Amino acid sequence: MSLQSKQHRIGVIGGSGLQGLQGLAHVEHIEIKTPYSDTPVNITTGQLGDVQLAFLQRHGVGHRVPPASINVRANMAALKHIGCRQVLSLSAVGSLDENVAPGTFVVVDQFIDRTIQREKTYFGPGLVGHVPFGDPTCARMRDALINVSREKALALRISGTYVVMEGPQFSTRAESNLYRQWGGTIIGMTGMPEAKLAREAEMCYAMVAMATDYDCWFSGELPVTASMVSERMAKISASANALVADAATYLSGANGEDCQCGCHRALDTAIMTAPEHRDPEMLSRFEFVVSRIRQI
Ligand SMILES: CSC[C@H]1O[C@H](OP(=O)(O)O)[C@H](O)[C@@H]1O
Ligand SMILES: Nc1ncnc2[nH]cnc12
Repeated sequence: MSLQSKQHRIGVIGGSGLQGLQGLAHVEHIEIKTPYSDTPVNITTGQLGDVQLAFLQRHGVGHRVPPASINVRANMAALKHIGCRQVLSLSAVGSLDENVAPGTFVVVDQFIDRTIQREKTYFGPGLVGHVPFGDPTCARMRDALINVSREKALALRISGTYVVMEGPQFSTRAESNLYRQWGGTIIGMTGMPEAKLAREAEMCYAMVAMATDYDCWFSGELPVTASMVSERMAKISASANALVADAATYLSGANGEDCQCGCHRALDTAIMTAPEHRDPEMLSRFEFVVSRIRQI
């Protein structure tokens, strides 16, 4: 990698709703090889005003990768490796709350992780660690997103709990009602393990969830279908793109500074394994993501 590619960037992860970013200058398509995958991670880099962005499409070009097969470890490792210190993630979600109508943007502040078959950590045998996760998204990024969304007069919910289901099938009505009782605001398939791995990678992470449907619990509303999600997203993707552009500009002001909530120092208190017992192979893989790992 050239030195230039190590400059500070804002990472943006697009999903069903955002296939690419409009208005980028100096666009480059790069492939990043990581220790967490045999295949490289495809990232589009570019400049929006003075801001360096790195865009990653989590389902791949043409939406080929289903939620449970996304190699999130490789994706987050690649973003961190090329200099992303803040990651803004977008997700199309179902609403579990009557007052969160389709078209609403939700700044996620909590998750309930119901996924079961995904690689969720950079730690493991030979390098045991536990990062704090009571507040899974970055408060500094959330504030910025709320301010920008208000300026743009978007239909906005400033907090919400995202239930992450395994999929790929949508929920049953009984499940949907259960998640409502649990206090879920919205439901999707991709918020985890992104947020967990961002924390382990010491990056700030925030998610804007865009409600596309009422899942299947709301009598009188049609139960969700994939076509419904695509149609709704087509209507709001321009707003999503504009939100990302303004938020990136806003966030870039502080991109070089560690955030107050501790995202950039999450490993300070995490590692349990005694230094002399740490597995060299695990350390060397982790070093790709967090270059200071051997100093902790
Ligand atoms: C197309 S409906 C289900 C699909 O949409 C959401 O994708 P993303 O989070 O990447 O925007 C949802 O999480 C599912 O993956
Ligand atoms: N109702 C829903 N359930 C899961 N993922 C979704 N993505 C968009 N709508 C969804």
